[in-house]
Order: sequence, then structure tokens, then C-alpha cells
Amino acid sequence: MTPVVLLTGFLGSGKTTLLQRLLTDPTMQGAAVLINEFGEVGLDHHLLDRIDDTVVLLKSGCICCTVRGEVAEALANLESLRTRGEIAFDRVVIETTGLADPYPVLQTLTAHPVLRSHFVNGGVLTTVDAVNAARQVDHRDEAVRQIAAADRVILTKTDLADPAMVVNLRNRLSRLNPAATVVSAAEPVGTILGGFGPATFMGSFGTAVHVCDDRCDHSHDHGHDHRAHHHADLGVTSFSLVIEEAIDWTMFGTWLTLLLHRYGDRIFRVKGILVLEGEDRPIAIHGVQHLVHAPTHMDHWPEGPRHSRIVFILEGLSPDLIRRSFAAFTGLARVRTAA
Ligand SMILES: Nc1nc2c(ncn2[C@@H]2O[C@H](COP(=O)(O)OP(=O)(O)OP(=O)(O)O)[C@@H](O)[C@H]2O)c(=O)[nH]1
Repeated sequence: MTPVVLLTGFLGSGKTTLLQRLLTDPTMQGAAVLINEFGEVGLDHHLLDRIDDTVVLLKSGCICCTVRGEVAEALANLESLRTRGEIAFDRVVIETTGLADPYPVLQTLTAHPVLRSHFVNGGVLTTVDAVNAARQVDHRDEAVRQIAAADRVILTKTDLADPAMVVNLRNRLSRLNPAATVVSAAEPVGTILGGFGPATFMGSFGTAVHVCDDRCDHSHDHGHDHRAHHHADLGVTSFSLVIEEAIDWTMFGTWLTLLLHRYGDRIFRVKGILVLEGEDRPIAIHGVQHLVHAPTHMDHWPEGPRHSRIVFILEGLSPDLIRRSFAAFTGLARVRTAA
């Protein structure tokens, strides 16, 4: 039986960053990876160094919408490729979206007639952002459920957080999920993974809880325009900007900082790949609520046209406001929403 490790955690909490590190560990060399993203332009697979047939980007959407379809199909596909000898893997890591409810995924593993004879729950790793988690846990069920499902919590961004806040957060985590061990992301990978596996404790919510079916807007399943993927009753929208001209970094950085300063409460996540004036490599940018992370150079250009793409995940904020603000601030005329 092949273990499936679920890597979950709220938007921007450091899942992809952790995954990148985990994949360097010898125990993870044989791992197949499934990545799911909320937002119609998947970027995470471009941010990973390893790109081969065992890294699968699930179509856009959130895992809670697609779990019974795409995740199951992707796992079954991996299994049949392995049976035919076309690929080899000894475990699977699924990186969920930052808004995913992990329980349906775990349920699929145990209930699916085919998958359950090949795959087994290999444990749930949940990243928790030391800077933003308190607010996320206060306001978002998904954040609480991801923590409740964890076998191990990885505390990220402790280098950016006030130490007193980190102590409070650790106390809160142990109340939310006393069975999970809490490890700092700053620890070596060996420590993060040491002794890791599924606990017998399945979290106080049980496996029968399912957030999504009645609350998702499934218009994207029916070929409607879903350029702004919308979790209707959750009030969360994603959209992206595509910019064809090279961008001036000073102007962009100022705009993003001001935007997150003013609207960070309602901007869960910004991430993008930028084409900057005077730079021959793409730049990855990340923002989480009021926090703007340092930009990083990427090693290679993603496939497709060399345009900047910026994905926003918003709660109760109009994409139009952001689009207009960007166009006004940068003076760039050719800003469009991704199709
Ligand atoms: N300083 C610091 N930055 C971190 C840490 N972990 C992650 N980050 C930064 O946080 C930003 C978001 O990290 P990601 O790994 O993309 O987060 P994610 O959970 O995959 O994001 P989504 O897939 O959008 O939900 C990036 O700029 C990372 O470099 C950490 O421990 N310390």
C-alpha cells in the first residue's frame, strides 16, 4: 500500500515552500506530487524545482469541489501508469488548496473502491502561518479544520512573528488539536518528518464533516465563465491579472504594499510571476493579508507567453477595484483578466 501524505494549511501559509524542502529529503525522492490550487491560473507547479511525470497539477478549483473527481482520477491514473511500468513512486504527496477541507480527501482514500486497495492515509501535515493564523482561525472554518485534521503542524514564519504571539498560537494549536505534534518550519527536514505518520486521533470533527457540496458555486463545472472562481457563500473570489508589458518593480512594489496595507483584511492571498523591466529572469511575488514577502528570482521561465500573471484571492472585495487601482497606479493600459 502506498502512503498518501496530505499537505494542507491556509492560503499563503507556506505549503509550497515546505513541499520544495521536503522533496529534497532522501525519504521523499520517490514521491509523486499532486498539486491543487484555488484560482484559475495555477502557479505552484512553476515554483517547484522538480517537474516530471510524477508532478501533477490538478485542474483549477479547490480540492473540496474536485475531490471526488479529479483527485481520485489523478491517483488512479498514477496507479495505472505505475502498473504499466511507466513511472515509479513509493508515496504520494497531495498539496491541497489553502481553502480545502482535508476530511473529504481522507474519506476518499478510505471509501473509494479502487483507491483503497492501493493507497493508505500517510498522515496530514498542516502548515500554520505564525503571523496570520490567529486572524484566520478566528474567521475561517477551513483554517480550524485543517488544524484539527493535522497529525503534525508545521509552524511557518516564526522568523517574522512576535515571539509572544508564537507562544499564544502554540497554546491555541494544542487546544484545537492536542494530538498533533507542532514543529517549526525552521527545523531541518529530518526533524519535520521524523516519526511522522497518521495518528489514531482523527480530529474532533470526525470524517463525516463536509463543507463544500452545498456551499460551492459549481458553475465552473458546466462551462460557464469562471474567470472569477467564486465560493459563493464563503464570500471568497479569485481572479488574476495578466500584464503584457514589463513592469517597473519600484512602482509595483509600492502599489502592492499600499494595497495590502489598505485592504489586507480582505486580501487572503496574492501570488504571481512577474516580468520586470531590466530583469532577464522571472520574479515570484507573494503577499498574505497585510504581509508582503520578499520577491524571489525564479530559475526558469514557465511555459507559455512571457507575461506577468498575478492571482488574487479576495474576501468581500471587488476584483474591479484591484484592476482599476493597478491600471491607475502603474499607468499600464493593457491589463486584462486571465481567460
Ligand atoms: N519568512 C518566511 N517566509 C515564509 C516561510 N514559509 C513560507 N514563507 C513565504 O510565504 C510566502 C507564501 O508561501 P507559499 O509556500 O507559496 O504558501 P502556500 O501555502 O503554498 O500558498 P497557497 O498555495 O497560495 O495557499 C512565500 O513568499 C514564502 O517564501 C517562513 O517560514 N518564513
